[in-house]
Amino acid sequence: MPLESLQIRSLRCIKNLQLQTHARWNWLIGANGAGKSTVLEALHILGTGQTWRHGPRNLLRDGESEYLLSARMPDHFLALRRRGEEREIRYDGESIHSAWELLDIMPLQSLHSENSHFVAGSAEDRRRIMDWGIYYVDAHYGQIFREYRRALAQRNAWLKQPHGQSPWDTALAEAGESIQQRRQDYLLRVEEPLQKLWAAWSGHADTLSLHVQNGWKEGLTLRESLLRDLESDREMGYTHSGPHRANLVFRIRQKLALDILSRGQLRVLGLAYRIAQLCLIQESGYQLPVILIDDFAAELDQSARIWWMDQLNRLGVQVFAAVTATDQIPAGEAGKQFYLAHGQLEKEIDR
Ligand SMILES: Nc1ncnc2c1ncn2[C@@H]1O[C@H](COP(=O)(O)OP(=O)(O)OP(=O)(O)O)[C@@H](O)[C@H]1O
Repeated sequence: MPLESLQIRSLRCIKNLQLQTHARWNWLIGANGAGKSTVLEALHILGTGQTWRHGPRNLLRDGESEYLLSARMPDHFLALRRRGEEREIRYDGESIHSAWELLDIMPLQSLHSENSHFVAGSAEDRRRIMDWGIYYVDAHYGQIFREYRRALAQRNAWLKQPHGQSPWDTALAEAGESIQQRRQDYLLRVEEPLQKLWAAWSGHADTLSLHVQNGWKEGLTLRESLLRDLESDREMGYTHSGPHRANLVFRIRQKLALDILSRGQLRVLGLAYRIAQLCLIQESGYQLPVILIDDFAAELDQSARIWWMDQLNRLGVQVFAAVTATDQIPAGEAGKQFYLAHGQLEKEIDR
């Protein structure tokens, strides 16, 4: 569901900004510090309830006491207000109590400084993006994932007890094994569109494969691993084994993609993986997410930019993409260009 407009009040450098958005391409153009990432971050907070930054969270504009974000979609209105630790989210006037609901209200996929180096980035980011994709094509995944998270939190709290067997291992192992199986099934499905995309971009039909290392010792069940690790888990105060420690690995011709591709090629491979996930969401008939791209041009040559833009055009998604100059935008597609400076809209061009 494309956004029709976005309003941001008191977020970082933005005092008050309103954008009438385009159903396809929305280019945010401006010098360093102009406020482009702040717009993307506002969308990310609206769609997930959280910031994408792992670092400082000084999101509130200096001197203000609360920030307010809202987006209009066809027939719907989503708003989020944050004051200190208090957060209020409303959808068509009704309160939203769990950020999980936002996954269905405003699906979005973000590519930002923290996660854009997907293949060469952190295992946590790869897991998060893989799980995000599974959520939209496997109707039971969200529920199992939440059960796992709950059992994990309870086991971690229980580890403070000095003796005894964990009462949470059965629930944790059942949900954990199911997550691992579903991830494997999903990656088999992603491989097909991914191989096609990669072959078309790289020009040769490399054998590309995806593997998920399960996050516990090979050859053991998760339950066996939990029993085996109990003493060290107690010492460390957290659970070592489980799908929360899994890793998604890319191989080309049986070798680790990380070892044989250049940085730019790795970035394209990560983008191709995300496009393949979108293809599966489209096949499942679920609404496609809004795509947020911080620094669209980073590490990509002109042909890779055009390839990426073509893929997103083929899917027909709504995109918000930041660039520092207009020459980084491949020519030709309909969309709006928003020129930002000091957190304000200076000019808007509709093509
Ligand atoms: N709490 C705050 N109050 C006011 N201004 C802030 C606050 N936090 C950050 N800023 C300012 O907001 C600006 C950051 O904007 P943003 O990160 O959106 O820029 P950008 O256009 O994405 O830049 P770049 O191209 O460098 O990534 C900086 O100028 C920063 O000093």
